[in-house]
Amino acid sequence: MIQKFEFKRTEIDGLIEITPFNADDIRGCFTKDYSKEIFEQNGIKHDLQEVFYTTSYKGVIRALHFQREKQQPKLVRCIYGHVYDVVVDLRKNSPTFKKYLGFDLIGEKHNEILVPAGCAHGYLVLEQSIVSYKCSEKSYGEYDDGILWDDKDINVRWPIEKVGGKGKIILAEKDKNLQSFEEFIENYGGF
Ligand SMILES: Cc1cn([C@H]2C[C@H](O)[C@@H](COP(=O)(O)OP(=O)(O)O[C@H]3O[C@@H](C)C(=O)[C@@H](O)[C@H]3O)O2)c(=O)[nH]c1=O
Repeated sequence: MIQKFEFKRTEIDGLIEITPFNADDIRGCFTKDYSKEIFEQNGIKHDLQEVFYTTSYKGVIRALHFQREKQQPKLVRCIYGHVYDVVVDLRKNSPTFKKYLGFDLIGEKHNEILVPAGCAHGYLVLEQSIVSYKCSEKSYGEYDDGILWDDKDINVRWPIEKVGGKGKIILAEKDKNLQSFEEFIENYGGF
């Protein structure tokens, strides 16, 4: 079966859910998840600067991250496994400011999302997973920042019951010490 690229705009401006090109055959499958030309034909400018991958155990939460300066648009795909992926709009003039959308990114489905600048991003790992990032801005460690995954104002409904509950969540020390949304507003007033 052949699946062509499909681009689905979401309620959050610039956040796009993408079904990539995929061809299955008796050997397995061939997937093309980025094409500068096809993206541009669909009105999306995304010039790659860097690509990286994270491998995570079930129960890991990496969230909710952004760069304070030089925000990093990123095309995110779970290439193996299954994650519940969350994007939060932090652009103060956006009609969806403070809203989040969640997506099941599943290796076997090949689906991916384009996260625009000005949004925080993170995910809960539902099965051991590898996630790829194709970024149109460089990573700058000095601007690395984020908001707590369980912030009360953003109130993401993480499906933690699927990993055995809160006691099973694996968090990096740095992610336990992130600011709240309220502190983010005090510090930056939004993007
Ligand atoms: C992102 C990045 C990390 N690193 C280093 C820093 C650290 O020692 C190690 C792991 O990085 P982190 O702990 O920041 O990785 P992680 O917490 O997985 O950060 C990622 O989270 C998801 C949700 C995102 O959206 C990404 O943009 C990114 O923020 O790799 C680089 O050297 N270059 C890079 O480009």
